[in-house]
Amino acid sequence: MTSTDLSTGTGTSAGTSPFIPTPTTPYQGDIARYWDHEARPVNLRLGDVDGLYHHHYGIGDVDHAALGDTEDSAYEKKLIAELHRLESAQAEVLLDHLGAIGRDDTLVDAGCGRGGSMVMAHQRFGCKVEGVTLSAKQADFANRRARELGIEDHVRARVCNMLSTPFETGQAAASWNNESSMYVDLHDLFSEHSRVLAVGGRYVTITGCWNPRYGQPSKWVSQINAHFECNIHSRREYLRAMADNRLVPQAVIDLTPATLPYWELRATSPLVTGIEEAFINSYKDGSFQYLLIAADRI
Ligand SMILES: C[S@@+](CC[C@H](N)C(=O)[O-])C[C@H]1O[C@@H](n2cnc3c(N)ncnc32)[C@H](O)[C@@H]1O
Ligand SMILES: CC(C)=CCC/C(C)=C/COP(=O)(O)OP(=O)(O)O
Ligand SMILES: [Mg+2]
Repeated sequence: MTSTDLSTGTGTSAGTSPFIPTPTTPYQGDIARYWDHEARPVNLRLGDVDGLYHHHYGIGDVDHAALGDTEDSAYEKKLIAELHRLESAQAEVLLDHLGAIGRDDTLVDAGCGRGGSMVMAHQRFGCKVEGVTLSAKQADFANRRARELGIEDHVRARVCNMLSTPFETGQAAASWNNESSMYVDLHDLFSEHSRVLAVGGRYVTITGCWNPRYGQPSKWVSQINAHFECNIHSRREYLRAMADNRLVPQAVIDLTPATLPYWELRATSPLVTGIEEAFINSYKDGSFQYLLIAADRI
């Protein structure tokens, strides 16, 4: 059994994942508990397709030919495979923006979830990947997958606050947040990435952010915050907090049009969770954007 009390910062992990005792807040304790108890079919059944378990959304056009006829008895299986393909395509695009990574490099995945992106990064670059998550269950899951794949000496998840990591200053060639930056203060987050990254290293985030052009967070954005107990930041906050922490954007890509097909397909699936309408409506009314930002550590 694993017991980790992140609400007090005095946790212990009887699981296999090393616990790094760093200061945590009551909020972070809530988030640790949230992810320790998460077991949604929309995540587990998609991960079961090929063993890459993601907690992020998808991008790209739906392959209707691969889906075939909705009346077909195999349609549900094909639908799950297609949603999973789009989620893995999202992670591939994030990795595309990490720059030239060598086998001897170390990458940091801040808020690594069950580790799908870490495995993909190692498989692509042959490098070491260090992940941190607040959830002991997620870290154990990610480390178990790494052992099953025989890559545990290259891919490791730890229970740790991403705002205060055990990594050495300048240790990482690149680092990222894949849909995990809406749980933290952005100045604190980018200060820590900036510390851990080598000068000339690359930081990438894919995130949902509210659009300052809309004015304030819309009711749909508030609904997404309540659903996930997170705090979605504005696009402006990202760019300002990066500028304040020696992270200079090289690419800012609006992935909103690319993620809508994923959501529209997901809304037709038996795996809906009830949050689909909020994403679709906020992307369509312009109040919310799905953004990739790649920045150089100068
Ligand atoms: C939506 S999931 C994304 C997981 C992963 N990046 C992916 O793409 O599959 C959010 C993750 O952020 C992590 N997280 C949130 N706040 C954190 C913090 N302060 N320190 C470390 N991890 C955190 C959660 O534990 C969870 O693993
Ligand atoms: C873009 C935004 C605002 C993301 C919020 C963070 C989040 C919960 C991402 C998906 O996790 P998940 O894969 O566990 O969620 P779901 O169960 O909905 O697939
Ligand atoms: Mg999901």
